[in-house]
Amino acid sequence: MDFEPYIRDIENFPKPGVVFKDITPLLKDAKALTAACQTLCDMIVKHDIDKVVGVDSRGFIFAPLIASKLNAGFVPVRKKGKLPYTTISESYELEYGEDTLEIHTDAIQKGEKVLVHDDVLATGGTASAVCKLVEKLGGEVVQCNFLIHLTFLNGSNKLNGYDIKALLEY
Ligand SMILES: O=P(O)(O)OC[C@H]1O[C@H](OP(=O)(O)OP(=O)(O)O)[C@H](O)[C@@H]1O
Ligand SMILES: Nc1ncnc2[nH]cnc12
Repeated sequence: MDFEPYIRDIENFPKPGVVFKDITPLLKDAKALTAACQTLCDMIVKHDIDKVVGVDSRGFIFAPLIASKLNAGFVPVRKKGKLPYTTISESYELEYGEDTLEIHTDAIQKGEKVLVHDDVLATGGTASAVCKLVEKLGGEVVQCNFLIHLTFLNGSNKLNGYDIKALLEY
């Protein structure tokens, strides 16, 4: 399925100069939503995934769906101050700002195989911080998968050595 017609460009959001990739047209279409989820799962070569890590907040849309299909657990990585139990954190820069991400210290066991999922790979700051959090807990990042990879922002440079997959590249 061609997912491109379901992605809407919004210019100057959330800041001047940014072209925001809006995935809500894809989400509201039943066929596109189901096909996108299936294709994200099909891109995973190794199917022995223990945990799917989704990134606050748009990463939470598909990550639990993927986890359920793979019989894996879902782990939320959240923006600072949102997780209730003991956490570790990583600060990072993204296309239009900076922030801190956190994960629960008991979310991943040593040696577990982890799929990192988010909707968009832009500058790679977010995904790189998530990989660091997973590895600090002893997890192995098997793949980072995204709906959209904005290749012109060179995010893959921050994810050297990781298997990066996306439904759409711009
Ligand atoms: O590759 P990067 O430059 O780091 O950018 C990618 C990140 O930016 C967006 O999240 P955002 O922080 O806007 O939060 P949201 O999901 O809550 O909208 C997107 O969902 C990714 O998580
Ligand atoms: N251009 C963009 N569109 C949507 N999400 C993003 N996250 C970072 N950059 C983005």
